[in-house]
Amino acid sequence: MAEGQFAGIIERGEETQMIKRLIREIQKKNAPIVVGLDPQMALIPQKLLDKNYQQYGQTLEGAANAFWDFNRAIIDAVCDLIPAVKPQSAMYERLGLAGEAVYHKTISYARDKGLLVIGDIKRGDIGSTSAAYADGHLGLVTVGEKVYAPFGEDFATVNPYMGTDAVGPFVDVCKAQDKGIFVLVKTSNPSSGEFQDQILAETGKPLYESVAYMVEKWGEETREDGYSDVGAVVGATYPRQGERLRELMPHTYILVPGYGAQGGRGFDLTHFFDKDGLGAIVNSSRGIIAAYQKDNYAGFGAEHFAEASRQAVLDMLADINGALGR
Ligand SMILES: O=C(O)c1cc(=O)[nH]c(=O)n1[C@@H]1O[C@H](COP(=O)(O)O)[C@@H](O)[C@H]1O
Repeated sequence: MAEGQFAGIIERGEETQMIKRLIREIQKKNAPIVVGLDPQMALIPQKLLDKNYQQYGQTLEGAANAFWDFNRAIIDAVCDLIPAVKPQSAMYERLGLAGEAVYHKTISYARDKGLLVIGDIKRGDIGSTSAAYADGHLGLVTVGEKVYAPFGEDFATVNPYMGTDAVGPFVDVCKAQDKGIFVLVKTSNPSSGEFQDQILAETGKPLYESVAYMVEKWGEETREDGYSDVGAVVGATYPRQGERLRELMPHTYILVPGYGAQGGRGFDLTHFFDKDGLGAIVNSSRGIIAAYQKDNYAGFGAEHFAEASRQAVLDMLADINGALGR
């Protein structure tokens, strides 16, 4: 193991593909879901904030340490139920260096608890810049005679709208380090259609279908059999498009955000999955981590926010597995 790389407790086993490790964990836990670790001040119980303000003052460091306490409690409460977490880097970047340090600590802690980590970084730039993002998040960086895995995620989300130059360096790192990516294809947000749904004169089809075609192509060299290490992001809020994209991308695992807080429900999602009940992993962030603020879970109270998150995971699993008939 390279120096600075996290130990993690998920064994590599026989698998040389990251996606196979994810599938193994999904099957082991019967849980095609991922919990998004997207902490924000308004979601953190006041007691946790106060405790950290007392220790660090009302500083970025105080806020970041409250995020850390929050994340750790949620990871502890749900890690036996789920295969992976997806920390959203923006929520940590908002707090500057102190936030970045907690992003890093969260990744390390989740991996030590046996979880795979999808770094939601949505990067993509000219080739040399993308290579730097890919090395920092998924790859290795050599300093003199030492080698480091700076952030150490297992997967990252990638924005492909600068083309192959933007995605290629991530694919190279996936091949070299057995890592994976999820490439934005049809996003969950209300205005995703402004550009993504534009019909191209050349194909007569929406732009996101061209991206889907490219995702299959980018994945080819990372594929042994079955799914490739290059996945796609398709929003739960667009079930009809999800069904079409499942057909168009037979070798592409789909990360499905938009469940819960954005309105996605289990019965909308069945067509994102393949005939074996694989092929998709559904994310919920606020719906899980801020469950204690919702009426259904109010009984837990802010003191027991992590238990409320656990119950919300169990309910999400029942909803999705129920819709899939298992
Ligand atoms: O790549 C993503 O994860 C993503 C893509 C997308 O199309 N829509 C989307 O909501 N996301 C992310 O998924 C998470 C959704 O959060 P909730 O709406 O709170 O469940 C956020 O971290 C978003 O940045």
